[in-house]
Amino acid sequence: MDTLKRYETAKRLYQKIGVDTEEAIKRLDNISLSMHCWQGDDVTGFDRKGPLSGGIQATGNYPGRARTPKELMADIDMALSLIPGTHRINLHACYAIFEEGEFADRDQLEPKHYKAWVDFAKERGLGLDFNPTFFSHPKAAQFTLSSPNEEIRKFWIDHGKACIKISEYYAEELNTPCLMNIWIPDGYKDIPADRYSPRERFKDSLDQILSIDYDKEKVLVSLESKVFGIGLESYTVGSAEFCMKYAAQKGILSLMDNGHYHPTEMVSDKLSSLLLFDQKLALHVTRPVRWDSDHVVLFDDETKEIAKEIVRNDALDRVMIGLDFFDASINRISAWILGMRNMQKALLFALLTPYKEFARMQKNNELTKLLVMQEEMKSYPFGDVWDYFCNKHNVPEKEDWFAWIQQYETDVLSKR
Ligand SMILES: C[C@H](O)[C@H](O)[C@@H](O)C(=O)CO
Ligand SMILES: [Mn+2]
Repeated sequence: MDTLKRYETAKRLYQKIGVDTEEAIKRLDNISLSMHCWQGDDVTGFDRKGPLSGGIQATGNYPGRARTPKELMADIDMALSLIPGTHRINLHACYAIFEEGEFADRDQLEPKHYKAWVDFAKERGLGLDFNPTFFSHPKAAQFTLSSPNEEIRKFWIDHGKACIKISEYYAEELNTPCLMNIWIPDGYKDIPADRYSPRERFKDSLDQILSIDYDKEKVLVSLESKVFGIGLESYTVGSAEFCMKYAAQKGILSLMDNGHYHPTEMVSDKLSSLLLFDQKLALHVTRPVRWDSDHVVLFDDETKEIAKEIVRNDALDRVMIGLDFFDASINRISAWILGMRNMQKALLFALLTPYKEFARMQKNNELTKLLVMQEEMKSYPFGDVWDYFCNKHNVPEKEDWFAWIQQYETDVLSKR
């Protein structure tokens, strides 16, 4: 059966339970995800040759890593051509692009070092998001914004300030607000004697960064917490409590990365609490396998549950959804496409759920019926609506996109 016929049958089945597939598709059309540039090159960046630090790891040695801005941009283009819809690109400061012979250290970065990215985004109608890079640098050996060394701390404060200005430049040039996310890896491997002072210094550093004059409509600053990192197992300065309290007090956004909590803690369960208090919040959707391993996002239970929370709380315009994973053991472009398409699938799955009716069942204590319906929904013809959505956006349906990647691997990646 062709895509349209399958879709028409699915549409009727969903209609019977009060779900309007046309409306769901229209809403999905308007959702832009922020695709992280760092999947394409194992978080290497262009400003330094050094190893990835900060307690994160990109493991694997699959051939074809993007080594230059030109290669990374070509790979992003390839990925976007196989993902339905229009999205955003999330850059890290370490992806600065310098002229031949030029160099600026992180505290000296300027908008001009990202002009090529702005041109890239403009030509494709994309928005840009941004992150200061507080790792993979000789001055980020253990501490950055919480450093007891005032010279080092100032260096990173200046980096944060520079990044706000760069974010403002993106927003102005591209006419869409830029989310600027702050994450620091600072912490201790073993039990510290003083947990308070590093957090006190971190707080002061953030205050200094945010004290600069910037347009808060254009630059949305967020703060990402973390429970532990590799080599930082006992204490992280930017803990969940610190970051949420700080964000609430200063009126910035909280960013939750679902790899940054204890294994039985679920970000899906946290969203409603934040939505009750915050106008906006941000997410890094990832897949932690036993630790913050940053595996490719799947169409799995937690991703679906996160999407459901966003949709049924009517928060699609309040939750900024970004992805954050970096798998170097598989074709990197496939990783992007899978992760992005899976997040979109999860959102579509949520949009195709009669959540108002389900909420009514919960309120009326019809809990058996609710469980039955939630389970039966799993075998509704969701895939037929997804295929129709892909078809409508002129991207391959089902696994057909993978043949394009295999060809690209033969023609381009294998020659790197
Ligand atoms: C590269 C990212 O900024 C980084 O992954 C951060 O967001 C994080 O999640 C660290 O664990
Ligand atoms: Mn993250």
